[in-house]
Amino acid sequence: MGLLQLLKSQFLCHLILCYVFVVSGLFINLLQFCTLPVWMVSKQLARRINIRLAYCLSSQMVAMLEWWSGTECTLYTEPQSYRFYGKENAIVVLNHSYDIDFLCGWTFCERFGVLGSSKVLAKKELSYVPVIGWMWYFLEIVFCKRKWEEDRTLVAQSLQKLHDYPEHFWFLLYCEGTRFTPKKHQVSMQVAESKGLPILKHHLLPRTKGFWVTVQNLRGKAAAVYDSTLNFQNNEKPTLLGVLNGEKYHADLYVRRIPLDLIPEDEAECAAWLHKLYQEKDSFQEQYTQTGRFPGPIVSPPRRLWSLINWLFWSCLMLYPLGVLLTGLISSGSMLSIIVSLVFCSAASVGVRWMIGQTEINKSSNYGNKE
Ligand SMILES: CCCCC/C=C\C/C=C\CCCCCCCC(=O)SCCNC(=O)CCNC(=O)[C@H](O)C(C)(C)COP(=O)(O)OP(=O)(O)OC[C@H]1O[C@@H](n2cnc3c(N)ncnc32)[C@H](O)[C@@H]1OP(=O)(O)O
Ligand SMILES: CCCCCCCCCCCCCCCCCC(=O)OC[C@@H](O)COP(=O)(O)O
Repeated sequence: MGLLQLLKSQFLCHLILCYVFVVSGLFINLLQFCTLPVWMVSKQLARRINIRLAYCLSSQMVAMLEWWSGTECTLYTEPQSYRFYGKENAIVVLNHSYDIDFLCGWTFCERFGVLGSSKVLAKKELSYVPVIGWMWYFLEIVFCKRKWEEDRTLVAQSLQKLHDYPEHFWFLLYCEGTRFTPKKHQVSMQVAESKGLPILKHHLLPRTKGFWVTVQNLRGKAAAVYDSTLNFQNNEKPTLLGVLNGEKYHADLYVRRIPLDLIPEDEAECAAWLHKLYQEKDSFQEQYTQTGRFPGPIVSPPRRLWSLINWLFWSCLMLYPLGVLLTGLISSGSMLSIIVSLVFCSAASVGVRWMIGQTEINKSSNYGNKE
């Protein structure tokens, strides 16, 4: 193991990274809160400010993936589709099988310049996660309870509000509704059988209602669906803790651009269309398992310096007061202050560990465990 790699795996480094992320995150949340009066004067200005503030936060995690762990993200797509990426609104449909699939998604958002404005249909529980969840509240992320009776109006209303959104955004939809586990796969395949649908090997059966309501409510605003299939080379099973440890992963993403006009308006036809899409995605995953690559040419955008510059900026801004505080603490020689600080640090570490736990599939919810 090289010296740099050894350094990256040290707990103290992780503490410093997490400190910068959480304290700058809370500061950004506070700035977002301060934009509330701006909403009353100019909604579009408040939105634009929030997009930039969200970028400051999400791109720190992207920088950790791209620059700290050095993870390589390769894009397979057709060049004629590539020219639209980042220049239009789109609905992104992605498989949900990895702890860090959302982070790989963010990386591509960053490279195409839509990171600050990117959105997702997320489970309500995530809105309570400090820093990221609170940031999403100001970013008009669409939350659902995964209870269709309540979601059908809530989700539609939130989507309608995006019609006058001032900048290009990608709206992420994990149609599987939950992360892939063998148990959830088994249950969802029972549902597939009972509906006379073909068995999927690499995906859960997609939930069609959220997709239909999203497509219907973003018609006229989003130009296309980006059908995205993610996998990792050499059977890697990436985790956020691994990324924090500086482990390098190799992500491959296959994206097909499908104009929104090609998607049926009728609910049943739209559901059938989505099931067919997942059968195709399943065949791409099978091809990847067999050959180690997706169809289509590789047209990868390079990582950008912006995420690194942003990360260095926040690190300097947050580490300076910490340095002053620690120096004062040590020179004061007060045992009580030192013990109180240690207890505070331990509690903060437990809090961050809980946040990282939100990304771990082995802590996935019970949703989808029974029909
Ligand atoms: C590559 C570029 C990437 C770009 C990235 C861009 C942006 C990034 C931005 C942010 C990144 C942050 C990431 C955060 C991630 C957080 C993601 C989540 O929280 S995922 C969970 C929430 N989202 C969803 O659930 C979306 C999908 N779900 C739906 O659409 C649902 O339909 C619903 C709207 C939520 C409603 O759910 P509900 O359970 O109430 O209803 P359903 O219609 O799903 O259920 C009834 C229906 O399903 C059948 N059924 C029953 N059991 C199962 C089963 N086990 N599997 C499948 N189907 C099942 C049942 O028979 C009913 O069928 P029918 O509809 O025919 O009646
Ligand atoms: C830059 C330095 C960073 C320091 C590290 C600090 C990391 C703290 C990060 C916390 C990030 C929290 C974001 C949570 C996003 C989780 C996305 C996700 O995958 O949600 C799961 C749902 O889709 C489905 O839920 P399940 O039904 O499977 O249950």
